[in-house]
Amino acid sequence: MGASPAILDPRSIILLAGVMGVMMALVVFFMRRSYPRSIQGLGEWSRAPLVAFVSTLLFAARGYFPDFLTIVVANFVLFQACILYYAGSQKFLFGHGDTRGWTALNGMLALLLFWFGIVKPDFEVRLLFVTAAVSALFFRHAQLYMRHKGRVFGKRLMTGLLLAQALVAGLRFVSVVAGMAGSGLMEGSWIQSIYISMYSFTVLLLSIAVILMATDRVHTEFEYLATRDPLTGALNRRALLDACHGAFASGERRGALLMVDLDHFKSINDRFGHQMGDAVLREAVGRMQRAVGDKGLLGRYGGEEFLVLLPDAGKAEAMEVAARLRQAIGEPFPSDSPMAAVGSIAASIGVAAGEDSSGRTDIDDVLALADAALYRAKEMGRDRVIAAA
Ligand SMILES: Nc1nc2c(ncn2[C@@H]2O[C@H](COP(=O)(O)OP(=O)(O)OP(=O)(O)O)[C@@H](O)[C@H]2O)c(=O)[nH]1
Repeated sequence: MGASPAILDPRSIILLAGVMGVMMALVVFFMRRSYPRSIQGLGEWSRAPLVAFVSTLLFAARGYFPDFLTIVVANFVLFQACILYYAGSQKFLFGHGDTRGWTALNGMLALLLFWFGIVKPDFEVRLLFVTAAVSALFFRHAQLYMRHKGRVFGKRLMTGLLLAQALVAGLRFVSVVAGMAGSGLMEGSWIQSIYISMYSFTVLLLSIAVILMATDRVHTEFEYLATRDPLTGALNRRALLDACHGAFASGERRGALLMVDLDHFKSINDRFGHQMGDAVLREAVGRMQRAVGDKGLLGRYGGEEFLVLLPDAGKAEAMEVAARLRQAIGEPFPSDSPMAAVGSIAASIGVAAGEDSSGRTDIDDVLALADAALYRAKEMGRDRVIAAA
């Protein structure tokens, strides 16, 4: 073996990495079965450590099995495992991916390794090619996460690991250029030990990062489902009322509520069918969301009735927003829209602000005031904005 004493025996590290990989693959595999199908990438991520395990068996057999298997095939399989991790990330982040370019590169790498492993064996040149390819793939992989917004811990761990792996492979490349390649894979030098140990940690920590990211995604999806109206995507009644309670919790006199009710909605269902009614509801919500913008929150209060919370608005600003909402809802449907036959719709809006409330502001007070104002708007002929008395 090498001149310096073995710090860690590379063969043991390699096997240990493989076994850890298999355990993590099992964890991810079973986790995948209980996760919704919308969480993509788990299939690739559970296969990747298994593929890496096959490569570790081949690497560990260096000196026992033919070089073709322990050099050419082992490296090919290991790089395929790295590509699978990358494919998992592409699917997880974007829902689709393409790794054909990397697989083609792996094919070329295999040819080079065949030449410099079997025909004209040269450990240094092999190491140069392998470390360059690994470093490039891990860096590209890290870039996916660096470009994808999100401050979740799992994503940060993933980015850090990928960059660290790219860096270690890059440094190993530099060490070869600097004439410190060493004599072979199983050499126990510190530089080779670090290079190989990094793989073991990466296999383990990558799976942990994957589990953290997937769990966070499930949490976000469930939270979304629990707070949204499934038809329109607006907040549901409970989520909006929670927000209202928060906004008016401390007797706050700032803030306003708009109670919006679409006019004669029943006749749309009666004339054009329930599906058309659903489409009109979705369109109305889209228009309201755009009109409210980031000034407030829109929720479906029930049927064709919606509630808008403007936490920072006074009465005057709330009246302006209500006028904009009414106008946006009343815009005729374009002639090429599926709702063109409906022509246009209208809405009645009741507006109440914290300042309207007598004494200490209470959400129930403001709601009752907005509801009463809406009732008056309907009574006065609909298609109008009425402020609480
Ligand atoms: N298509 C569809 N219709 C709904 C939905 N939720 C409630 N509705 C309908 O909305 C209509 C509400 O009718 P009404 O309460 O009489 O009110 P309106 O016809 O809008 O009349 P005014 O409010 O008095 O102007 C009913 O026909 C409900 O069936 C929904 O999710 N989809």
